[in-house]
Amino acid sequence: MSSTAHKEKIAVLGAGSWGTTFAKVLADAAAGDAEGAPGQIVLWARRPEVADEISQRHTNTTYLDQLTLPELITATDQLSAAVSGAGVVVLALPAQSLRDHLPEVRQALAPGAVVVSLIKGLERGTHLRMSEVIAAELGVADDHIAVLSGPNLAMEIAREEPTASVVACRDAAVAERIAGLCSARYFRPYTNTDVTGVEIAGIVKNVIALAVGMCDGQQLGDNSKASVITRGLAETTRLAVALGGRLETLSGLAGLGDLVATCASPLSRNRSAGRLLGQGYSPEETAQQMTQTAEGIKSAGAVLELAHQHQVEMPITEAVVAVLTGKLAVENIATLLLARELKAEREGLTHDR
Ligand SMILES: NC(=O)C1=CN([C@@H]2O[C@H](COP(=O)(O)OP(=O)(O)OC[C@H]3O[C@@H](n4cnc5c(N)ncnc54)[C@H](O)[C@@H]3O)[C@@H](O)[C@H]2O)C=CC1
Ligand SMILES: O=C(CO)COP(=O)(O)O
Repeated sequence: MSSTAHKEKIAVLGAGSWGTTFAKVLADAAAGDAEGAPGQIVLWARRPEVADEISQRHTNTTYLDQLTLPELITATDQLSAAVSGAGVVVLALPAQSLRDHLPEVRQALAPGAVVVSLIKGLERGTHLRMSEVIAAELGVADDHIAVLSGPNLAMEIAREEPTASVVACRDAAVAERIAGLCSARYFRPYTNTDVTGVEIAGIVKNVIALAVGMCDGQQLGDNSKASVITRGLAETTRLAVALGGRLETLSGLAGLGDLVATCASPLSRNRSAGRLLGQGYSPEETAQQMTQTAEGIKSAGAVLELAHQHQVEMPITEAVVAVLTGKLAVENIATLLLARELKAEREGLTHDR
């Protein structure tokens, strides 16, 4: 019998930049932890040629250049084969396509499996967070659904540059178990039970990064961008708190940490998309130029609708949506991004203002 035969299998669905990188984190964590380590890490790639490349050459050149992946990682283009028998199923697909795949996941899901979302988007039409979509489609209880979010630019992590992150689950013991599975030399997960706050932080920072990118494209300086980041955090906090999230989550790694990383980094797809918009490309031209997922483009409208439902003011999100829908010329964004009636700085951090 192989020494790994009794060990857990982890499935990672989505072999894009983050799914592949996170599989590497899990494998590197396993290499440093002989006891509780998984015996198999199986990536599901939609395209068979990507799955073949990962299994045979241990690379995923479409997303991670020539980086060599640990041999513990294998890949398949058969979703049910990836999910079947896995004790942990990690989801790293674009937000708007997740629901389409969940019926097949449900068919193959092992009883008691924990489902972990890495996704930073809000579903259009329903305004549901990914943990809510997962609960509805898989019929899994909240204490078996976790989310992971933080300042986690995939390419930096793939190069093993150290970072921290947050694993949130309503059940603290489940969050700790998932944190244990992904705790690697260069990846430090903290735990939290505030799933709503962690998810909202990850979703809205993409919209704020679009705004910062627009400022960049308009050649505005660091004062403007720092102002947008800071007021962006304030409006994200208002929404999170209105939905039941905790204030302190937003000043942590999943909130401030991820916002700063995304808005500052040339690696961010959302900031890059915003920059193109700021340079005057149309939303359609911008979408054509993006080869990877920039969730903020699709989530922004849904975030604004959710905010309206809860009477939360989100002026930066509103300005981003106005540019994306062609209602605002990007040259006018600078004044609108920070346009609100005069008030004290601390006012407006919670939804009842
Ligand atoms: N790349 C990063 O640095 C990070 C990304 N995330 C989040 O992870 C999620 C996934 O993003 P990435 O891996 O970066 O995106 P990506 O664009 O690099 O890869 C997306 C993957 O999903 C697949 N895909 C696209 N449409 C699909 C569909 N309709 N059905 C099934 N598969 C489909 C693609 O083939 C690809 O394998 C997003 O929500 C993103 O916000 C979170 C943290 C870091
Ligand atoms: O979520 C991320 C960093 O934490 C990645 O940001 P982008 O999707 O903008 O590249």
